[in-house]
Amino acid sequence: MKILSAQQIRAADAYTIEHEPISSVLLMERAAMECAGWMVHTFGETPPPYYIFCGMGNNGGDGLVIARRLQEQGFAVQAWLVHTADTPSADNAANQPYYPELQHIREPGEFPLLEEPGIIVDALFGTGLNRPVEGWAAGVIHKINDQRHRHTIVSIDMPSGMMADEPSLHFPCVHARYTLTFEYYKLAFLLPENGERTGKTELLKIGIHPDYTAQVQTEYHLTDPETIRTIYRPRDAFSHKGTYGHALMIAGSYGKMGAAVLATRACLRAGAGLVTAHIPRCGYEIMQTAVPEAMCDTEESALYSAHFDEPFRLRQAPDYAVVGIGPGIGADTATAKALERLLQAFHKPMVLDADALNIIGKYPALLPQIPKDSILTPHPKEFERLFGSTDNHFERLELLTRKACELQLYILLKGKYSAMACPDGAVYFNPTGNPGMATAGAGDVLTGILTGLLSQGYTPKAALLLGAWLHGLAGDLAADDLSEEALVAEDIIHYLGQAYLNIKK
Ligand SMILES: NC(=O)C1=CN([C@@H]2O[C@H](COP(=O)(O)OP(=O)(O)OC[C@H]3O[C@@H](n4cnc5c(N)ncnc54)[C@H](OP(=O)(O)O)[C@@H]3O)[C@@H](O)[C@H]2O)[C@@H](O)CC1
Ligand SMILES: Nc1ncnc2c1ncn2[C@@H]1O[C@H](COP(=O)(O)OP(=O)(O)O)[C@@H](O)[C@H]1O
Ligand SMILES: [K+]
Repeated sequence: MKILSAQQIRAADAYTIEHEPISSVLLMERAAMECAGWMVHTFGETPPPYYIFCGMGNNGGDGLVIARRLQEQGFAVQAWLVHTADTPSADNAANQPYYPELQHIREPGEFPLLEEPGIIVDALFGTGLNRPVEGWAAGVIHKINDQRHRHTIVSIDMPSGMMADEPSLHFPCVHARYTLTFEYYKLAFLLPENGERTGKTELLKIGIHPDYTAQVQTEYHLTDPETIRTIYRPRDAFSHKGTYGHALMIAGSYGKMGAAVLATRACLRAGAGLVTAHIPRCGYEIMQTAVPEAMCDTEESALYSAHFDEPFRLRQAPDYAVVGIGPGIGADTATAKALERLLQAFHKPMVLDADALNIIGKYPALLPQIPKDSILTPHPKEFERLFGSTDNHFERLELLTRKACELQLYILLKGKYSAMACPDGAVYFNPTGNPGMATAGAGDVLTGILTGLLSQGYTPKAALLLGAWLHGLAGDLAADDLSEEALVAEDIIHYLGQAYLNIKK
């Protein structure tokens, strides 16, 4: 699903108006009707009162239509026009006469007392916002936010005060419980700095012309079930374990064998044909007991350079379909040396996570040695160690994209809506997953899944999009049954099968 800029969204509206064709006032009617429908569906037939705050632009116009529609259906509605400009937009003005009970706010002192707990509809500003809201209009936003513990705030299209494609963290902005956004997700919603203010996002289709969406170019995408279904490849009936590759998982150290077990198990569950776990000897029994399906390749303590110096193993490494490296390996000098040797010996796309990334952060000369098209999966702290810090999440996204292009790597920056930057500059956001996955080892499972998918012959891009989706979906299915709080990393592996079945539906 494409993510468009505010400017592209305006062009989409204009294209629809011209080519459907439809008048802009009717397009507004359609958008507002979707919002009113969502509210009736969500808040029921006997909801608390609706308090609707409208600005002077088309976002305010939506608010006026929502007010009329809800009132026509017999709901208790009060609506205010907040005079943030001298003149309303044409479609805003056209709708005012159809809601004669409209009240007016021309200064903050006129903000009403909302006694009965209700639903505040925020239709002050949408994608037309082009600067921070200041003065008394900012005061209105603060007054709305002051009410947020007594009332449910629903923002129309965008929380008022937020910019769609620029940083606006320090601007006055409505803190919504729900944001009903039209046709496309806005980039701002997908960045952590805006998460709290956006609340739960609901995408409402308002009939934007499909030809516009099909031809418009954008670097930003949100992965959706349709994309995932086209990536997923059913197994060939005559296939055998050799078809699905032999993966090498380099993970674990004394006290961190859990990371190795989780990554190895997830690699198998994701569908690798064979998996060898490269672990320290102290973890041999643990691994053989916990994951009997895996083979073990052990050494004296943790990883150390001598291991990769051995001609036998140097010859062996390239024979694996894929290598996953990092979970729990530690970041001491000997391990760093071992990683360097591995990078010299293995030239196919690999998966690098956790301590492998921390080592590279310490020795940046290793970065250009990573095989082209490999997948890096840093969490925000690891990302910062690798590439430095930024002032805001828009800048971080830019840095992520630039590094993926420069280094010709796939980089997955973890979080809610993990951002996956590709070597061609495209960025995909993953929508599956939940806060229950903020638990030790969830990232090790992701490393295992990605390694398992590469092992089966998925291209790095396909493995990345499918792997992130499956990982989050398995977490969602686990949380549905077990709660977010009680979810542990092992559950994600356990529900991976359900996640596969779900995408085949
Ligand atoms: N087009 C369509 O067919 C459809 C559009 N739809 C709806 O339209 C919304 C976009 O509407 P919009 O473009 O009128 O802008 P909107 O967000 O209402 O208001 C901003 C206005 O205020 C102004 N302004 C900007 N910043 C400011 C500030 N800080 N403080 C004070 N004023 C400020 C700025 O004017 P300026 O002052 O810059 O001249 C601008 O005109 C969109 O989000 C969706 O809800 C739907 O109905 C679907 C069909
Ligand atoms: N709030 C959240 N919503 C969605 N996914 C999340 C959330 N919190 C964490 N995750 C996912 O869980 C994983 C956590 O990885 P990581 O921080 O590396 O954990 P660990 O190092 O303990 O294995 C990432 O894939 C991340 O995207
Ligand atoms: K709004």
